Amino acid sequence: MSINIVCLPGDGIGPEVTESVISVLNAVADKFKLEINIDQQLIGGAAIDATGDPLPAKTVSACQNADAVFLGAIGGPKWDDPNAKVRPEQGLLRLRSAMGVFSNIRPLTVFPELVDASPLKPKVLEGVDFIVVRELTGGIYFGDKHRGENFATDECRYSVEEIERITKVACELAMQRGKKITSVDKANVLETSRLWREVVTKLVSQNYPEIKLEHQLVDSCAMKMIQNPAHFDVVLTENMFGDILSDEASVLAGSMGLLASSSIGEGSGLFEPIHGSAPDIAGQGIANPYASILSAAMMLRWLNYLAEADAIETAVKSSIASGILTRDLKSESEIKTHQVTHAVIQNL
Ligand SMILES: NC(=O)C1=CN([C@@H]2O[C@H](COP(=O)(O)OP(=O)(O)OC[C@H]3O[C@@H](n4cnc5c(N)ncnc54)[C@H](O)[C@@H]3O)[C@@H](O)[C@H]2O)C=CC1
Ligand SMILES: CC(C)CC(=O)C(=O)O
Ligand SMILES: [Mg+2]
Repeated sequence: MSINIVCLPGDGIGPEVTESVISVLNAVADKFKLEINIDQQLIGGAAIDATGDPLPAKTVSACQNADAVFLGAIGGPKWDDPNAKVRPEQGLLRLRSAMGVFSNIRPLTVFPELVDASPLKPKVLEGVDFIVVRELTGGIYFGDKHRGENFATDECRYSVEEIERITKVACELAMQRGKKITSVDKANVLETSRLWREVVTKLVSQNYPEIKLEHQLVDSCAMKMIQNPAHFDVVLTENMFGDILSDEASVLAGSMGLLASSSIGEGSGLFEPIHGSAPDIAGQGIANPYASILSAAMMLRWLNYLAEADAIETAVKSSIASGILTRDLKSESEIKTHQVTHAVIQNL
């Protein structure tokens, strides 16, 4: 049995957390007698520096021919000139579009040992377990952009079909969980949100009558996610709202360095931590690799390597329980990225 993975390390802490994932995958391959082939390709700022293009054609074709793709993170101050013709972020957006990965699943788990890592009271964190289902290839990130002399515009567009297919993903997940969906929009202001609400309501009532559906405006949802996060089960939302709400949700878990994600389309899977390239800590060897390692577990589960995925998740839990924590989770910690990697491999 062999699995062909394309790894895209990217920028900042991207290569640091990707190195960790590669070591864990190699250890899983040894333990389970699998062949995991890893092909590293360029994306983001690293690709701009090497080729002038944040997503070279070679990377796209490697990703399209792989069984799955793992991405570290892209971006950083080096490529942040507002007048630059190309930006690392364009590479990631183009990749998501080229792979057709329209559904971004971001689970939020609070590890009991990490309750103190969150600034919220332990009582607020009791029973918190939800999933953000974020539409990933539409909305304002992909609309036409225009810069005039004294103004700028970003178009936000959603089609019925785009809303329907992400709603189905949320419904299927909700049916395996608490059968509850909170659909998040800004229907009091945005036309795209009014369409979103209409399509979600119709699809759920016609096809999933067992699901309890509620609608919540994004601004008050941001508040409720901190005030009463245990309220949520499946949070269904559009691209930009999901991006923002999931970073907010990471505060419940204790760090951005804990939240994994999968981005799935028709037969394509891209797996990435939710965090960015963290330029403020890049190069110091202190990035938290758990989000990436857990994203690799999501990748193996999606590829139907269930025992292997379980083994990684159990190893992460054991490592966290034994206090192997980088300083984002424990302020005076001297634990480095490679020590976390080593602990996970030992616990496999
Ligand atoms: N998927 C991707 O590649 C993404 C890329 N970005 C890019 O990343 C760059 C930096 O963006 P920011 O807004 O600073 O967001 P960020 O997610 O990179 O960092 C936010 C904060 O969380 C911390 N953090 C993030 N991941 C961590 C980890 N694994 N371990 C420990 N601490 C961690 C950082 O040190 C920073 O203080 C930008 O260029 C942005 O465009 C941002 C989000 C996603
Ligand atoms: C860097 C952006 C393209 C997206 C982002 O922040 C994310 O997907 O979490
Ligand atoms: Mg983000």
